[in-house]
Amino acid sequence: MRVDRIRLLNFKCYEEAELGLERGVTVVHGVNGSGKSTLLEAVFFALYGSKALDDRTLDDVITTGEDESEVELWFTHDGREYHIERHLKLRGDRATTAKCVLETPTETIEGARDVRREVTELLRMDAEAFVNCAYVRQGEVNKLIHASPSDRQDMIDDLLQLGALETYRERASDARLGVKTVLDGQQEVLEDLHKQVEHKEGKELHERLNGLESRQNDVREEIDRFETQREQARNTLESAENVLERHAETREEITTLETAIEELRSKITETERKRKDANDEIRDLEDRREELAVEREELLAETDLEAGDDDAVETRIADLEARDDELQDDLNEIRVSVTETTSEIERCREAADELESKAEAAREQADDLDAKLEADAEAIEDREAKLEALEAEITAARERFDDAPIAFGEAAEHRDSLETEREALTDEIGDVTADIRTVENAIDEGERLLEEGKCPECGQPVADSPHVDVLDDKREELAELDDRREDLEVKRDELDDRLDRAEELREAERQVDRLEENRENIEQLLAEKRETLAERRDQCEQLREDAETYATDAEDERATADDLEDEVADYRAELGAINTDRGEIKDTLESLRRIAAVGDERDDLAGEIETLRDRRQDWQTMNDERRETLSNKRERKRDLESEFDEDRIETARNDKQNAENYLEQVDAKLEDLESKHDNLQNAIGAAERELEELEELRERLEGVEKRCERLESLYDEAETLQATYADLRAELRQQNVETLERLLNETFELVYQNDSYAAIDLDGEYRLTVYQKDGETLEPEQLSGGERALFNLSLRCAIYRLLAEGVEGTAPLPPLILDEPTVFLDSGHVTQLVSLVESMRDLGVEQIVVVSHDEELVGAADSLVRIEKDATSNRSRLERGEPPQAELLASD
Ligand SMILES: Nc1ncnc2c1ncn2[C@@H]1O[C@H](COP(=O)(O)OP(=O)(O)OP(=O)(O)O)[C@@H](O)[C@H]1O
Ligand SMILES: [Zn+2]
Repeated sequence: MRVDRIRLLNFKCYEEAELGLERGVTVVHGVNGSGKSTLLEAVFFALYGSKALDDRTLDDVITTGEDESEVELWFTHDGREYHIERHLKLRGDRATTAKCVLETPTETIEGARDVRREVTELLRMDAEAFVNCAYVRQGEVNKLIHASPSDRQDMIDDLLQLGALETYRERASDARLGVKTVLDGQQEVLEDLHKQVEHKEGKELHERLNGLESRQNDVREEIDRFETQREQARNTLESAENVLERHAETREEITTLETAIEELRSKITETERKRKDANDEIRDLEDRREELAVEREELLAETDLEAGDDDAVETRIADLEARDDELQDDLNEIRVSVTETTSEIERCREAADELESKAEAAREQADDLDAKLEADAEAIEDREAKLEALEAEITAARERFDDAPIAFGEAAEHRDSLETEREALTDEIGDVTADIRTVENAIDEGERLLEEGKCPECGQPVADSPHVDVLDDKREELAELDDRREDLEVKRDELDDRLDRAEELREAERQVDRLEENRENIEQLLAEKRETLAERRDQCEQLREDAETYATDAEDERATADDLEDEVADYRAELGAINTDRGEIKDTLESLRRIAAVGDERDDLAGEIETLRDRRQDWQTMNDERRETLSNKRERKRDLESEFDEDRIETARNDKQNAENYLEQVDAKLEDLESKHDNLQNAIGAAERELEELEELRERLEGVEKRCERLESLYDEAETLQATYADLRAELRQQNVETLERLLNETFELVYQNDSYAAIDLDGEYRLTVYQKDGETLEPEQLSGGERALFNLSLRCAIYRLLAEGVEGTAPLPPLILDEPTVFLDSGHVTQLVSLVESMRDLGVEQIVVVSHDEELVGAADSLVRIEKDATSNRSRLERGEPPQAELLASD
């Protein structure tokens, strides 16, 4: 087997690292704490998982601060390739295996336990065997030598898988002891059973049973004898009791008969009395019947019936009742008519009342209208007077135009033209006044200038006054203007007068308009009033006519009511007549019904009399029968009395007493015998049971004897097996020891060829003895530290080879892994170690991995791996080195 490649992720001091390993010797070097041991541990862990961690736990291998870790290992074994992958996960503060897979060329195995089992099988080593031979951990170089012989024996036995044989031998021993315990128990049981059987056999059970049975037969016979006698006594008692019973019964019957006789006699007397009473009653009833016959004759005489028989009476009653019914119907009819007519009368009178009140109302309404008509006529007169006055006013207003310059209706236009004229005139006066003022100013200026001697017109000094006449012209012009204004002002005053007049006329026109409108209104109102008046007159007339009609109608209604009143009187007379007739019929019916009732009663009485006679006859018969019975019972009584016999009774009494006494005694005796019999029966039962028990005991005894035999043979087998395992182990160990001794001497010779040691002896208890060349012997502990280390390595290598070559034939050897094996070695011994390593390679160990600083070892390596630790990240790094060279070693 050899490791091809390993990959780590967050494994202890490695963050991410991958390393391929070659065949041959690989030396791993680096400073302390750089992670060399960790790399070897990783290989071990990849193969065996938690079993590779001793007392540490999974979380120790996960890099501090990380929560997952991965290890992958690729290896070749027996020409086939394998791959193991393990993932660890931190959950809380505990790590678990999240993934564990082993891929083999044929299958994929999952789960830590199955993977480990498969690896153990492949390498033929479990984890413990692996660290005891293939992987020599730091500081464990001397492990095997330092162990006590028995520990060493265990260790090596386990390595050689002889430990299992010891376990089997112990198991066989346990089994043997177990069988022994059971066997001892069974033998005790067997002894006990023997004792029980002997004890029971000593009791002579069969003889006892026979004696008991013959005694029981004797008792049985005696019981039979007493039972026969008891039966006889019982018979005697029975017949005596029968006689006494019969006697008692007879007496009882006589008493019963006496009572019956007495009863019969009193019943006969009673019935006779009843017969007499009935006879009296019949007589009374006949008297009553006679009285009723007389009454009927008298009543019949009062009627006009010729034949006085019941049928004629019934027929007459029926006729009269029919007649009465007819009358009743008539009566009802008339009553209905009376009611109807009476209500008709009432209706007529109410109608008359209503009509009269309507007439009254119409008249009152007409009177009211008359009053209104008068008022209307007055109002019309007033209006007519008003109209006349208005007419006069209008005429007066119009007359004012007679001497006017204009016609009626032109006043407004006229006034407007006058106003226009006046405005023009006023403007003209304004113009003239302005001219006058201008001229006056010019005159004043001229006079002032003139006084100063200047031209009044141009202001130039005037010496020779060429301009004076201009002033005069101005004065003339002013006078003309004044005149003109005066004229204009007169005209304006005139115009003002004419305007006033025009205004007056305009006012007259307006007045006429208003008055005429007023007149029109009044005329219209007047027309309306007149129309209303005419209407009211018609209405009034109509109302008076209506009143007349209502009054006439009312009178008619009253006349009708009076007529009906007469009719009702007639009806009432008729009613009286009918009631009288019905009264007579009622009386007649009453006496007729009495006649019928009397007839019925007489018939009833006849029936009653008949019944009584029959009953008397029945009683007669009954009493005859009773007398017959009575005489029978008397005879029977006499017979019974004659049967009575005192001697017989006395004998019976004595017999009974004797029998009872005997029975009492015999029962006690029999009881006694029965209990004796039962006791004997019980004793017999007990004896029989004991016999059965004896039989059972014998059967059990036989069974236990057989079991003991089987157990004994089992015990022998276990003993043999135990011995066999012990022999087998001794034999195998002897074989192994011989091989081991040979291999050990071979390797030892390789290492100590030139030294003073000759050979090593390994005995059956794995005791080691070293022979010096001079024949002296040494304990391994007596060797120097370095020698011990080499010696131990030799021993391990020997075991390693033995295991690999094995009992089952050669298997590919796993890599030999040595962690710091040179610690105790000086350079000479290192040389020996180198030759040991090389010899191992020659022996066919494909791969050897050594952690060491030693130059010589490094020099012997086929390849180098250098490990460095990054000072800042504190993570380890792997580096492949070239085959050893001086420079590399110098730098180490
Ligand atoms: N779980 C972990 N996480 C991180 N670092 C760890 C963990 N466990 C151990 N280490 C560190 O790994 C480093 C490597 O230790 P290792 O024993 O492999 O070193 P070495 O090279 O064999 O040293 P020496 O030459 O002294 O034997 C140590 O410094 C240790 O502190
Ligand atoms: Zn002038």
